[in-house]
Parts: sequence; C-alpha cells; structure tokens
Amino acid sequence: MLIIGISGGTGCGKTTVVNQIINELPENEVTVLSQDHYYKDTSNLSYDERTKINFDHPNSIDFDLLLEQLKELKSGKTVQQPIYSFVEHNRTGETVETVPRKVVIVEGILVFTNPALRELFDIKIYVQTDSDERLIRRLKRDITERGRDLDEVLNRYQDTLKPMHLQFIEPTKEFADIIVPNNRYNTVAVDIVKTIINERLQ
Ligand SMILES: Nc1ncnc2c1ncn2[C@@H]1O[C@H](COP(=O)(O)OP(=O)(O)O)[C@@H](O)[C@H]1O
Ligand SMILES: Nc1ccn([C@@H]2O[C@H](COP(=O)(O)O)[C@@H](O)[C@H]2O)c(=O)n1
Repeated sequence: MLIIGISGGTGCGKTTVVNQIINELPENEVTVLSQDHYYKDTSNLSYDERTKINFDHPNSIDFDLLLEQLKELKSGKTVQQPIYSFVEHNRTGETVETVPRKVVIVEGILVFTNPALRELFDIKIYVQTDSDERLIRRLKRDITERGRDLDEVLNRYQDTLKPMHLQFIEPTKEFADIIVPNNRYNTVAVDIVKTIINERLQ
C-alpha cells in the first residue's frame, strides 16, 4: 500500500487534485481519507457555540481517530469513516465504509502538522495557490455548497483562517516532497504525480 498525504490551504484545490489523480489511475485503486470528516464530534455544544469553533487550528481535528483508521487500512481492515456536515458544523452520525486499496490518499489543510501522521506518508504533496485565489474559491464554494454568506466567510477568513494558515499550514510546506502550483489547473503536475505513483507501486 502507498500512502499519500496531500495538504495546502483551504481552497487551494486539494480535493480537485485528488479527483484528478483518481481519474488517472485504474478504477478501485484509490481510497481517500479526508481530514474534513475528522473534525471532532461537538454534539455537546449548541449550534451557536459550534459556529465559534476555530476550525483551522489543529486542536479541532480528531487526529487520534484519523491515525487509528489509517493504521487499520494499512493492516488491511475496512473502516467506517465519519461523515461531517459543514452546514451543521458537526458529524452527521452516519459513516461511510472505506476499504483498503493499493493507494490511500489522506488530504486536508492540517495533515502535515501531525508528526505521527507525517511518518505514515510515503509521499507528501503540498498544493500551492495564492491566498487571493484561495479566498475567491472559498467564497464561491462556501456560499454555494456550505450554506454560508459573504460576511461569514470574510469574518472567518480574517479572524481565524488567515492567522492559522500562516501559523500552522504554510510552514508545513517544508515537509513536502512535491509542491504542485495550482493557480491554474495543472495537468502536467498531475501527470508527474501519476508517474511517480505507478513507479512506487511496482
Ligand atoms: N486550478 C483551479 N482553477 C480554478 N478553480 C479551481 C482550481 N482548483 C480547484 N478549483 C475550484 O476551487 C474550489 C475549491 O477547490 P477544492 O478542490 O475544493 O479545494 P480544497 O479541497 O483545497 O479546499 C472548488 O470549487 C474547485 O472547483
Ligand atoms: N464546520 C466547519 C468546519 C471547517 N470549516 C472550514 O473548512 C476548511 C477546510 O476545508 P477545505 O475543504 O477548504 O480544505 C477550513 O479552512 C475551515 O475553516 C468550516 O468553514 N466549517
């Protein structure tokens, strides 16, 4: 099994790059663990309290569960990945059955901040996109897909997202084996990643 970590700031295009990699590889060869599904369970808090959580700080992530499930996949076991709702700011209580495959991708803004997780990655990829471009993408996505409005996204950007990006995410670029520039769709980089994956699988 080849375990690939993919990180980079919000809106940089991690999910898009993951989907491009999946499309380039044979069907059923890739399993994805998304850090977004491992936000801590906060059912003990009210909705208003949940909106105030700093979702860009490593403490918001249940790294214990993410690590445990990644290790289980590595040992050939199927896991139940939690499903998260960005509208409710909480886990839905449902899970998705996730099977071990030749390639396991773990993607998320904070996955390179955790040393134990970093140790498990055979290849670390950082997707690099300018912050203005990321903010524009984030605004469009959060308004159309995550039930947010302009003020919510901009306030979160100023209050937590930008400072956390500079403190925790950007510095983890130094751990990357490959940096993918993604201000534009970058099919050349995806081709290179595909070639490396195929070489490592032989
Ligand atoms: N290279 C790109 N050029 C333009 N839009 C992009 C590009 N990559 C991703 N997007 C768009 O930006 C938004 C955020 O991308 P996404 O892959 O969800 O980022 P992330 O997973 O890093 O938050 C999505 O709407 C996606 O379609
Ligand atoms: N309830 C939540 C949880 C997280 N976020 C934001 O999601 C971003 C990470 O996801 P990407 O897919 O964009 O990498 C992160 O920046 C959090 O601020 C949220 O808005 N609400």
